Amino acid sequence: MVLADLGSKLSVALRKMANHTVIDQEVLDAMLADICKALLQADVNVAQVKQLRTNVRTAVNFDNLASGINKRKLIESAIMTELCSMLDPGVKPYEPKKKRPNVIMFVGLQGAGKTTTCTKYAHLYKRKGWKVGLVCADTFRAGAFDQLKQNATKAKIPFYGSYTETDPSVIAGDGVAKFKDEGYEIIIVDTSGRHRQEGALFEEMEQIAAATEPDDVVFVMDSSIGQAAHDQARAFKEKVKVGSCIITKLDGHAKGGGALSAVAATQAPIIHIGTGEHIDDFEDFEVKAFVSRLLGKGNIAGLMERMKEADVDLEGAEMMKRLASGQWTLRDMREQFQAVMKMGPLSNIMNSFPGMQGLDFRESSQRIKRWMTIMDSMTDAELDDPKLMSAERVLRIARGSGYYPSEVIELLEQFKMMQSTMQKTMKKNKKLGKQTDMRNMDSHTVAQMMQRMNPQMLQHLGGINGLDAMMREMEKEEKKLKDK
Ligand SMILES: Nc1nc2c(ncn2[C@@H]2O[C@H](COP(=O)(O)OP(=O)(O)OP(=O)(O)O)[C@@H](O)[C@H]2O)c(=O)[nH]1
Repeated sequence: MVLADLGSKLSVALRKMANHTVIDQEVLDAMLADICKALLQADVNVAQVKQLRTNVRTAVNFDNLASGINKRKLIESAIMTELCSMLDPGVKPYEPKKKRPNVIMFVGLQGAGKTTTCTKYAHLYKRKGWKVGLVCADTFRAGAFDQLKQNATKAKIPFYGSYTETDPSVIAGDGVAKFKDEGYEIIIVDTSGRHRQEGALFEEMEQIAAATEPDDVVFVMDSSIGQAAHDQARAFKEKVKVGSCIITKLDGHAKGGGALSAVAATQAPIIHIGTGEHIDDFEDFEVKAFVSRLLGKGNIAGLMERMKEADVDLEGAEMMKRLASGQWTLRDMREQFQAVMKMGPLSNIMNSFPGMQGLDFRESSQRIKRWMTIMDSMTDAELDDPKLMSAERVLRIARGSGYYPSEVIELLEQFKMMQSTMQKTMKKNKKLGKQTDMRNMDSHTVAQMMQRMNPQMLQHLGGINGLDAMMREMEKEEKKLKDK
């Protein structure tokens, strides 16, 4: 990920404070110098970096500090506040409303990733149960309609466009009217881009906006454009009512800071970030969680909220009941996987853990998807009674799912491992009189499962100790959620 480098430099700078027994102005200045250097190297706007330094110095005034105050914590929180305010224009983004049409117009330069982002955005809302349609109002780039059509068809999203009409505002107006008539809730209008901010592009954007009266205008910006991002963002903002931003290609090798800091020029909040070419490579953007991740802190609170939203049975009350009576089956495992997948791409989930940023979970996601497909080829009896599994059945399931028998066996092994680790934990906890859930499995058991998902995971978490700390943090957050 683009910002992994910036993130690690920032957290190294903060961690350096631990080497000093006394935190004074000299230590603060040295740390600020490292932080500012890292931000500038990541293309963050110079004026904003200067502002950050001044504000942190003001917030941490050593002459007026009460005795006994934890200076390290104070400095960390001042940096966090400043990084957040840099990315937060203090305006709430438009929130689409259910059971009425919400017209969302996408704008941006050519190649910024508008068309791809429109489909990702559509897919996200479709997954949440909204009725979504896509309108292609790009008549400038040959093949734009075909691209949108192809993306939309793949994601099973209705689309509207024309090969013959040359006026994009007519297509946009007609498409929006059609989807409105048909009761669509999210109507996305993809507009054309140009290589530069030129008059023709802006004129066309204004005409499309007039024809569609969008509820929100989303400015799509490529994260690799560096310092130029600031002027580009401002130029768009001056011409159309940009209400929110999406930064794309944060998975690439560019530095990313330019686009992120350009948000200040639009005074419009970032709502999502694009982290790859695939439709699921799309993440919600929440400033505090993003900065926490950047500083290597993870976002356990956000993760717990998402688990709750997706109805993930964390305590596994039902599952544990079945397990206790020796009934934990492949069907239960499939349900658990399904619940996790409902929370979004695995990389988004795993990146919420402290220390997990920058790991590639694509392979783990693919493995889980593969297992789900394999389980779809099993009969009800097999799902409910894994003991039925025989060589002939494995061959039939492999043929039915289109995978190799070795892959079916890999799934069965994973199932056995999960079943036996859970049963062991159950027994141990029963002895101790504790209730069993995912979080009071011992760290070694969870570590074993994590290693299976992605061998680098444990190392990134800081070994068993890091895992212990993460489990404790999850417990705390869940308690907070329950107390709410
Ligand atoms: N790696 C990566 N590639 C992306 C991302 N978003 C878009 N792309 C790629 O960027 C290229 C341009 O994307 P498009 O969606 O065609 O760009 P556009 O802004 O619609 O372009 P015009 O229609 O010409 O204005 C494509 O190859 C996309 O696959 C992203 O988040 N990460």
